[in-house]
Amino acid sequence: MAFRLALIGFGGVNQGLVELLKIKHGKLGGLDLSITALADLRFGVVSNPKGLDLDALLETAANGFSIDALRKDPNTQICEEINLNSTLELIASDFVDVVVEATFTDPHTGEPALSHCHAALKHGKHVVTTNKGPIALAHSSLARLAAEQCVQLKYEGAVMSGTPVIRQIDTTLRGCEVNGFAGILNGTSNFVLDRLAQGQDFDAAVREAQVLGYAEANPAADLEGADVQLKVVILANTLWNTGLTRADVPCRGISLLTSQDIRTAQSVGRNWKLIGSATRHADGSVSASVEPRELSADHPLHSISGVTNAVTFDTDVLGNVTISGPGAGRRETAFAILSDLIELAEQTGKYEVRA
Ligand SMILES: NC(=O)C1=CN([C@@H]2O[C@H](COP(=O)(O)OP(=O)(O)OC[C@H]3O[C@@H](n4cnc5c(N)ncnc54)[C@H](OP(=O)(O)O)[C@@H]3O)[C@@H](O)[C@H]2O)C=CC1
Ligand SMILES: N[C@@H](CCO)C(=O)O
Repeated sequence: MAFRLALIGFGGVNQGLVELLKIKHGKLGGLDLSITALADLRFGVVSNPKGLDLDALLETAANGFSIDALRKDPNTQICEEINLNSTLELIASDFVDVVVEATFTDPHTGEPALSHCHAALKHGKHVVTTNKGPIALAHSSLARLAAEQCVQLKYEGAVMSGTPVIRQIDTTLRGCEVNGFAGILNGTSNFVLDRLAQGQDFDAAVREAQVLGYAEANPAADLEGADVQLKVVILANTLWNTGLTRADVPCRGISLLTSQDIRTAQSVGRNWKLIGSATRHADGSVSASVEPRELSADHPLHSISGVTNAVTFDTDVLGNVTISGPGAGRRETAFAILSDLIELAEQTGKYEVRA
């Protein structure tokens, strides 16, 4: 089974994917992944139906997005002008099977990612995305379009990076009723809270999270809770399909917490955490929130530290089930894309990929 990928956005996550493809080359059973198209604001629209060279792609990123390395292959087409139309044209190309959308998340409109995903599905391309905007704001219409076009829409990386959560809902947790969840769903804010507890300055901690590739393009989304709000909407709608929207999720972030608040809590064995949660009530309605909570030492999320995230599902059969792992990171998030591609290959190729 071969997939020809179009990478839309070539920031940390999609660069992480190229690195992973190099490492995993030949280790994915019968799955052959090539990158035939690439679009990024920093260098334009690039294509090669025979497949772009992975080393040249990484060299491009390493050299400040100078495209000299890509020019070496005469089969590579490069257009340095990029706009929505040229990107949509690239997405529609007949040498693209799967569109991997990893531009920035816009929590208000979901754009331009929403247009990229919509166009891809409309042209019969599968979509794999880590972008929370389109999934939180328009999952049901995108999923309907995917079903009409007989293609798949996958978004494992949109919640808790490479840590498997979305797929658990669809697979291993099937048969359980999930009545609610509470989670630490943002790596940057959890990382910053830890740094504050260690006495570091707030702005320095945010800068460190940016350098490490955890933060959103606008880190206010991490710190003021909008990123968690989107993830709560995505998880709740994946679980219950009740059409929860951002407006239904009251949201407060961590920016008003002081180092003093954090140290006072610690002195009595408690920790402040930014918690996203949702509960389904007996009448089918869902209530949800994002807020800092002071957790006692016996709480399952009390000791989740740094960029690690965790979510506890409240289930009818198993009681509490907690999943924990990386909540952000370039390669960690790229792994979610890889795992979506492997599942896609299994579903569409009707054979098992031994990865
Ligand atoms: N990093 C992480 O740990 C995680 C990230 N995500 C999500 O994955 C996505 C990608 O994250 P990440 O790689 O870290 O983000 P980056 O900001 O590193 O990369 C995004 C890239 O997309 C480019 N871009 C922006 N607009 C367009 C456009 N219209 N067309 C083409 N390219 C565009 C940006 O260019 P420019 O810089 O010039 O704007 C940038 O190079 C985001 O939506 C993020 O929320 C999800 C889980 C974890
Ligand atoms: N900025 C996000 C990336 C993962 O969605 C975080 O820090 O959790």
